[in-house]
Amino acid sequence: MSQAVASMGLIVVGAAGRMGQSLIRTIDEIDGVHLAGAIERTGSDALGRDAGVLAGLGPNGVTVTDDALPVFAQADGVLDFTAPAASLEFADLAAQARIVHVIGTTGMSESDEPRLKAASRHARIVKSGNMSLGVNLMSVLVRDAARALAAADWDIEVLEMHHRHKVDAPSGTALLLGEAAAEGRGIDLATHSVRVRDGHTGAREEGSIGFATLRGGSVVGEHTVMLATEGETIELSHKATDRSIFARGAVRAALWAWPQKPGYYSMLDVLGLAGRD
Ligand SMILES: NC(=O)C1=CN([C@@H]2O[C@H](COP(=O)(O)OP(=O)(O)OC[C@H]3O[C@@H](n4cnc5c(N)ncnc54)[C@H](OP(=O)(O)O)[C@@H]3O)[C@@H](O)[C@H]2O)C=CC1
Ligand SMILES: O=C(O)C1=N[C@H](C(=O)O)C[C@H](O)C1
Repeated sequence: MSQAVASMGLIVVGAAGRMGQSLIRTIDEIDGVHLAGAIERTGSDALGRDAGVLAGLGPNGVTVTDDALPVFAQADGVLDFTAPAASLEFADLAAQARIVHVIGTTGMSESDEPRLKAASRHARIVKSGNMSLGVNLMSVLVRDAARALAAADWDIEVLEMHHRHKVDAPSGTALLLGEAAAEGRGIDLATHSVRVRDGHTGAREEGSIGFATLRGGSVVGEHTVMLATEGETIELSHKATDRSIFARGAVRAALWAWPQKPGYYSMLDVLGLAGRD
């Protein structure tokens, strides 16, 4: 006798955005999930539109709304690629509704962490600066390379390029990769990073981790970590050519988190890459 398998109802917040539309299309393609709501900010032109049509699919009967509370109360999870202030509010709502909250929003600050941690006492939060399998695997490789190469001899630099619309820098992924390098080195990234260079900077500070940012055109996301010493350089690179890699990662994170206890998780937990030494 066949048994019905429950489908996870997912809300997309920021439904009209680049990632929001990709998420709506991805939910439509994946078995075991369905679109339970589509939220946009008050004043958005997308309010009242059919979410499927907005994302380039046929009509799906889900109307974009700015009234999040009743939608959260009826769903199992929320996929959130919006803006820092919005993600904090959605975390509070996800905690209230005791659902899964997948946060891809970047540009959040250290001072936002206590509020997210508090929300994760009731919500199952998965947060990552990059939801792709490739970048998360690369972060493990970066950590291991940084661990293997002595700080005094090998300099670490993180280079990223994104489309012209991106509003935060360095990218969430660049910071995630910088954190992985710092972990490998056994140092604190905040006190060892050089995020901008301009003018007469003096020679490179030994043991620091440098960041460089490029913006232009429609580049989805490109990241390179360079480990450079006298006479040789190692480069670890990832190129995203389609936003669906992030959307598929987000849905995978939601399905993984659904049966978990409330808590604060990362994509490394989802992919089984956490704590691999
Ligand atoms: N972790 C990952 O793997 C990835 C993370 N990102 C991150 O996701 C975020 C979004 O990126 P992207 O889709 O390109 O950006 P967009 O600007 O295209 O989309 C963001 C959407 O969120 C909406 N929004 C803002 N505030 C609210 C609110 N309070 N309630 C509901 N909706 C709101 C915006 O509306 P409006 O434009 O009207 O303000 C917009 O439609 C960025 O932080 C980006 O860095 C992106 C790709 C992958
Ligand atoms: O804004 C984007 O587009 C992206 N943002 C994320 C980041 O800040 O790293 C992930 C991806 O690179 C695309």
